[in-house]
This record gives sequence, structure tokens and C-alpha cells, in this order.
Amino acid sequence: MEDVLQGLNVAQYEAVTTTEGMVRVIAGAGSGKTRALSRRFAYLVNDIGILPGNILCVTFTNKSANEMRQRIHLLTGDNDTGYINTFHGFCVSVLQEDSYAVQYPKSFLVLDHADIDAMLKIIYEERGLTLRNMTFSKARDMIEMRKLTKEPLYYLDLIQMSLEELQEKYRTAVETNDIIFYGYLYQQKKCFGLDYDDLIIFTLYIFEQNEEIREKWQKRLEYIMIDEFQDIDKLQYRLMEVLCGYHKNLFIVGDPDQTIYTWRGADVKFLLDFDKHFPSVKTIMMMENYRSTPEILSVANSLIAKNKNRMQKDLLPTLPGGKPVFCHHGKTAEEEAVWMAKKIEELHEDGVPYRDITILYRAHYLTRTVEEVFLKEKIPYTIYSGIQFFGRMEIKDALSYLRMLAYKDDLSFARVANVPKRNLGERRMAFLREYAEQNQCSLYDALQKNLDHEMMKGTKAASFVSLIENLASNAAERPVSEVLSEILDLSGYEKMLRTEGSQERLDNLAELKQSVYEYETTCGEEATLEHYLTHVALFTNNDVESGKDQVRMMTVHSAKGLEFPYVFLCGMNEGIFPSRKTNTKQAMEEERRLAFVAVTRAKKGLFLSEAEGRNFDGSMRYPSRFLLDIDEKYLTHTEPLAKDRYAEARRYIDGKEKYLEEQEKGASFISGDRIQHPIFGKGTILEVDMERGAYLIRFDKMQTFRSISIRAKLEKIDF
Ligand SMILES: Nc1ncnc2c1ncn2[C@@H]1O[C@H](COP(=O)(O)OP(=O)(O)OP(=O)(O)O)[C@@H](O)[C@H]1O
Repeated sequence: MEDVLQGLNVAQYEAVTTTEGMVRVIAGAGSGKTRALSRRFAYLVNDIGILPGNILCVTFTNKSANEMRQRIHLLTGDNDTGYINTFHGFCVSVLQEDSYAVQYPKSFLVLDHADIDAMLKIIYEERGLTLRNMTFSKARDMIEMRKLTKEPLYYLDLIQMSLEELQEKYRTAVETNDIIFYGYLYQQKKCFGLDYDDLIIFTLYIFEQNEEIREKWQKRLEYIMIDEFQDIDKLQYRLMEVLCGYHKNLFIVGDPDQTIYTWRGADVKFLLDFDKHFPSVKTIMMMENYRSTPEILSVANSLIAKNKNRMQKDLLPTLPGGKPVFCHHGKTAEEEAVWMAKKIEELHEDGVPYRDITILYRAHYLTRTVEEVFLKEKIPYTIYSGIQFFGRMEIKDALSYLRMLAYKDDLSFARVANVPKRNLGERRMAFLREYAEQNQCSLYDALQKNLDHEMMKGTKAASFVSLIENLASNAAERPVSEVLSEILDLSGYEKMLRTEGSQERLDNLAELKQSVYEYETTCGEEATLEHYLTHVALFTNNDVESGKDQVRMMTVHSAKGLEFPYVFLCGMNEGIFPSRKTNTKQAMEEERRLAFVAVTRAKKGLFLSEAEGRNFDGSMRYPSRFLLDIDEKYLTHTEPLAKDRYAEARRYIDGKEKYLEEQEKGASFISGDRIQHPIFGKGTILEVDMERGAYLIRFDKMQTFRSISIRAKLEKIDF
């Protein structure tokens, strides 16, 4: 086993070996946070003798959790890698062990977007709503907002109300929002489904209500480490406080310059003010960058320095000098893409594999032009996201088949019973729904009980039931990958895709099988079918890696935490990056941090580009202020600068900044903040509507909400 302390710099060494008490690491991009974290884990296990099962290591994504597990497995040689997970994933583990405390079965379902949409579909049909009333995505947002701010005690409905009571609440709801909200809670309770927010809220509730369970977890987690702490939100912070309450060994690491999830409730203050809440904390700074060339770092430092609201710190280079950072101006978006294609071909001819090259952008729609050019130039590429891998039809179908084996739940049944066709169309489904409703049973039970019914004549219902029963009988003891292959084969699902000639879908299924296999070999904990299913709902697109030699394309958000030898950051125009939706100064600083995250992903080469043209709203496209932020001496322009265009851009940007300045006056709160109003008293900010210059506030003493101007005298309060 290698020496875990070897090859660490002074700050990293300190971070790894200071194991007791509260430790905060403020680290720069590429300064080896991940390295420090994994070595610290290994140090605790190898050198101190802590059992991995007593360590919790929280990462931001599943992908980083997987990578961390692999690293730790290599470093400790131990198959048990403890709790290495996202907050959500960790909560799944808690609930799998202790959900009985809220009368939920171990086999609760973790709901993802597609599941929620399937539930919404049922509600819309039952109550005659259409997408004109509200789109699914708006409905999902509304539900989330309502759970987090307007109705934070909603979980008591789920936990304490009977199914009938909830159904009644749904039946008697009149307003669209109420119908959707209570309909959703009812659907959730019906299948014991929990969405991402519920996972944390339920866990917190159990910890608050049940001292025994709380103490068990507190005592079990002797050491807690949290990565990407700059993006932690209020609920996660509360969970952290509870978890470290007994041993008080907490190690947090983050980079305030990489906070990019404020819009989802992240608050960098938790990192910056950590010493105020925990005065005994020891702070370690890690600023030496091991990832990028000094040229790239100069660009990054120069860019982020323009943020006013930040802790002053510069990334220090450790690598030798490399190539200059190029900046290209295209007459059109197409010309910009042609330039990228040309540069990529040059790199490729110099021996750089395509997979070492990544194209980053602010928004997905930018790929269209790039794709058209790449197709023409025959440059192989793959897009991360777009439709999320785990949201694709064939992947959802395959997972629903697996879920049928474990839970036989209605959502999965509705998805796969007639795919491939078994003659179980709408009419027969309606019959089953009615039977299930009357007899208070699941759709699958309804089918099983009615196999001989007149209605089921001429269908393949019986063979479907025997397939599920046969495979379900021993699925729990077999490797998930094996069960998956078998069910895709025996159900005729793969055959259906082959007949349709859907090669891409078949490839995706192959990818899924591979990812299940990888999960089995790295998960450390027991990789049972139920385990896999409860965790898979948390997976995202980035969790599936393609081994092919292709240029990768992804949004900057999904590049968080990753590094690539060559990065092309395209669409660097006002209205794109920063996005045209950026309406506050804080949001603008967040956009700049996002640009900083983008440029600090690059190891050897960085290529920036922008193009003339018009935005969706018809406005002129100017070069991004972020390009203008970077000191000229650090950029090599591929052609002489069009001075006039830059001057015009400067004028435009100055005007916009001034506008933000005006807007800013008074808008000092974010949604979720508690405030005191001189007349209405205490309340909670629900929304900040910058266009109207108003907050939507729920006052504690009022039945309905009020829109209050951002200029009104409000004071922030704690409770
Ligand atoms: N002491 C060191 N000596 C040599 N290389 C190192 C050292 N520490 C880290 N590195 C290398 O530097 C690169 C960046 O490290 P890592 O990914 O851990 O950074 P990070 O701080 O997590 O980055 P970010 O926050 O930007 O995602 C990696 O390639 C890593 O192997």
C-alpha cells in the first residue's frame, strides 16, 4: 500500500493529518482538494485504524462519489469504503435503515423527474387540467418551492395523514396549485415515493423526533468530511450540524470562488462564516494549483478578481509554462464553430486524442451550430445531457422492469406492462385502474387477480405475470447486472428495439448494463437490487462515462469538479454568458464564478471564442464582459481586435451595470430569508421578482401573500 502522506504539499499535509475537531479548508481551483480528501480518508483508516464504516464523506455528485470510492479502495485496499455519498445518497442509506420511524417501508421509491411527471399526468387527467394550466416543469418547480418555503410542514401530511385523508384533501382542492400539490402528495404517499427534497427533510425529521436513531448515527459517524462546501444549502447544513453533534470531528473543504448553485439555495456564507458558528475551527488555505499552466491561471485570476464580493486570493502556479490562451472572434456563430473544428483537427493531428478535448458552454442551445459543423467535418463528439441519460425512454423502461421485480409499483407497471406490446392498451388499463381503486390494491395485483377475466382474453398478460414472478423470486440474491440482462432479453424489450432498428437505444442499454456492473464492483456496500434502485434515481447523466474517442460537449455546470486537458469555451457573448436572465449584481458575480469554473477546468490548453449576431430578443451580440475582464496581456487574439466593437460593447456593459446597480438598491434578501417588516411583522421571503422590483412575502400573521417593494424597510432576522 502506498504511503498516503507522500507527495503532499505543506497545506495538504496539514489538512490530511489534522483529524480531530473542526477543520475548514479554503482551497483554490485545482489545488488538490479531492486529493487531500481521499488521502485524509485513507490516513484515518490506514494510519489511525478508524473503520471505514465510521466515516462519512459527502461529495457533490454521484460521479465524484464513485471516483472517491475507487481512489479510497486503491489507497486502503479495503472493500468497505464507508459512507461516501452525496447528501441525498446518504439520506437514502439512513432511510433504508430507519424509515420505519415514519412508518415508511424499506422499499420506498426515490422519485426522479420522470416519475414526478408520470404522477402529474395522472393528476391532470383526473382533474381535467391541461398544460395550459401549468407545464409539468412549472408544476415541479411550484411543488418544490411550496415544500421548501410556503408549506414547510407538508411532510407531516405525508407522515401523519392516512391515504384516505390525503385523498380527501386532494379531492376537495379547488385552486390549480392546490390540486397539483395535494394530488402529488397523495400520489407520493400511495407508492411511498420520496423526491430529493423529501429525502433530507424526512431524515432530519427522524433525527429530530427519535433520539435513539439520531444518537446511533451521530455515534457511528466518528469523522465527517464534506467536499464542495461552498454550495451547501440550508437543509444540508442543518443535517451536517446534527450529524457531527457527538464526535464533533468535521472537515469541510470548499472554494468560495466556485459557488455556482445560489439559484438552488446554496449559500457561500456557510463556508465563509463557519468560524463564527464554530469558533474552534482551524482554517487551512490551499492555493497552489497543480492542474493548469501559468497562462491559464493568469486568465482565471484576472477574471475572478473583478468580483467585488469575494475573499482576495490568487491561484499560484506550480506547473511550467505552456501555450498561450487563444481568443477568437467569429463573424457568425457558424464561423466560430468552424474555427473550433479547425483548432481541434490541428490538436488531433499533433497526437491529442479527441477525448482529451472538451467544449464548454453556458446553455445547451449553443450546441446546434457546433454540431452541424462537426458533423460536416466528421469530428466525433458526444453531448453530456440534453436529455439526461437516466431520463431516456429506454433507460427508464429498463429500470422500470427492474423496479417491477422489487416493488411491483403502479408507476413501473404503467410504463412497461404494454412495452413491448402485450395487447394491454388503454381500455384494459382503465379496467385495471378501476379494479385497483375499488379493491385498494396495486395495478399489478389487479392484473394478477383478473388473468382469467373476459377482459384479458387475447392478451399476453399471463406471460407477463409469470415473467415477473419467476424473476422476482430470486432477484434479490443475484447480481443486478445479471438480472437486468435477463429481463431485457426475456421480456422481449431488446428484441423490440432491434426490430425497430434503434441502435442508439440498444447502445444506451449496453451503457446502462456497464454502469450497473461498475456500481456493483465499486459500491462497497451491499449491491442488492433494492439498493441499486434506491440509489439510481439520484444518478445523473454525468455518471455514465463513454470510453469512445470523442470530443465531449457539456454545460459549465456539469463540468464542475472535472478537469480536461483542452477546453474550448464558446459563446462568450453578452446575453449568452452572462446569461440574459442575469438581473442582479449577485447573480452577475455568480455568472463570473461560473466562467471562472469553466476556465479552471483546463489543464494544458484554453480556447475562448465569441461571435457576432443577434440574440433571441433581437439585441446585438457583444463580446462577453468576462472577456473584457481579462487583462489583455494574457490573451492571444487570433486576429487584430475590432476596437470599435469592443468600445461599443464596453458602453453597453457599463449601461447594464448601472441598471443592475439601481436595481440592487434594497434587494438584499434572497428567497427563504426571514425578515421583519415595520408594520406587518415577521415573514419569509418566497420569491424575489427583480423585474417588478418586489419580494413575494408570506407574513406569519397573514393568510395570503403580499408583494412588497424592494425599497420597503425590511430587516433580516434569524427566526
Ligand atoms: N501535491 C500535489 N502534487 C502534484 N499534483 C497534485 C498535487 N495535488 C493535486 N495534484 C493534481 O492536481 C490536479 C487537481 O487536483 P484536484 O482535482 O484534487 O483539485 P480540486 O481542488 O479538487 O479542483 P477543483 O476544485 O478545481 O475541481 C489533479 O490532477 C491532481 O492529481
